[in-house]
Amino acid sequence: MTVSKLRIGTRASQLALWQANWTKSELERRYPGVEVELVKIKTTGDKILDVPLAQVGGKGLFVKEIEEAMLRGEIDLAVHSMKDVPTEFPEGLGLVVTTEREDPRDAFISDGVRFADLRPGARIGTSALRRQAQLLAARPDLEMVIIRGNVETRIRKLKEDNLDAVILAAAGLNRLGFTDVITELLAPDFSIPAIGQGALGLECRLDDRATIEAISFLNHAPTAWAVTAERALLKRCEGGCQVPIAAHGTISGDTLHLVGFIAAVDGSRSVRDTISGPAVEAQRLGSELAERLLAAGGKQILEDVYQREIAH
Ligand SMILES: NCc1[nH]cc(CCC(=O)O)c1CC(=O)O
Repeated sequence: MTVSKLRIGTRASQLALWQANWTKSELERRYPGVEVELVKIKTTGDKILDVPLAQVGGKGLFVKEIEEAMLRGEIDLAVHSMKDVPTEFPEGLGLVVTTEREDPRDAFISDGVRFADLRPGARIGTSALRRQAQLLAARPDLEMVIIRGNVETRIRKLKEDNLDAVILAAAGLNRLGFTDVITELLAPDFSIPAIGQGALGLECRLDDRATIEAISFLNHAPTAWAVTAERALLKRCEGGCQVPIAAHGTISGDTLHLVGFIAAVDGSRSVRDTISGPAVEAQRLGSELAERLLAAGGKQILEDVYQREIAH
């Protein structure tokens, strides 16, 4: 291993800093003599806080500025939440590591009421069209309220915005020590997680052999296969980080099981299917499941959401 220093690019949110510091600690433990430094970078997604992300548009809202710093040689690797990483990378950059997944489930936070016992017309805070679509499919009477901001801000909005519940990723809550505010963990087959939810992605320059060699030990192959299949499905559906598409892969032995879901934002129409096969064929399995979902009505649903055609 020939690096003497590694500069990690990260957003400055509490969760992003926790994830970057975890990576720093793992690298320092593995390479005691190497200097590891965090470089905080503000992204578009961090600057625009008063607008639902689906209205901001564009891709890479939480990664673009970090990738630009990497291309300028100012950082050596970036630590991202995989769910925030677009399916395509700028020329010369790529995903080298997918870390072992934290709990991928969505967490339901209320004053003690469970989802099944919510009052008619209950007000639910979430920042994800995916969560909104799945909950409305089950309970069309719910009032979905878009909430933005970091993890702590969104927990606070339960009281501040007089909501009956808020939905966040368990992974972010667990990492930041907020596990005890969780009322209920939603079953992954009821609220299918976001593509890549719970996994971290380490991105670097593809010609930087020394950095690639230094960080590869952090890759967790089963999570990498699952996330590869999920992202292949998202790519074929031409989705970004704010679309009503969900997919979740699990590995048992050498077999990958993938569930995929496409829905109208109000949950009124949806298609869901599963596929299983060799984990090493993750990319093909994800693309194949996407084709099945699109053919089963998903193409029309997404064209209505995108207001444009999806390629055949
Ligand atoms: N941009 C939101 C975001 N990106 C990653 C996580 C959670 C951590 C993870 O999925 O690894 C969250 C918070 C949430 O969805 O509640």
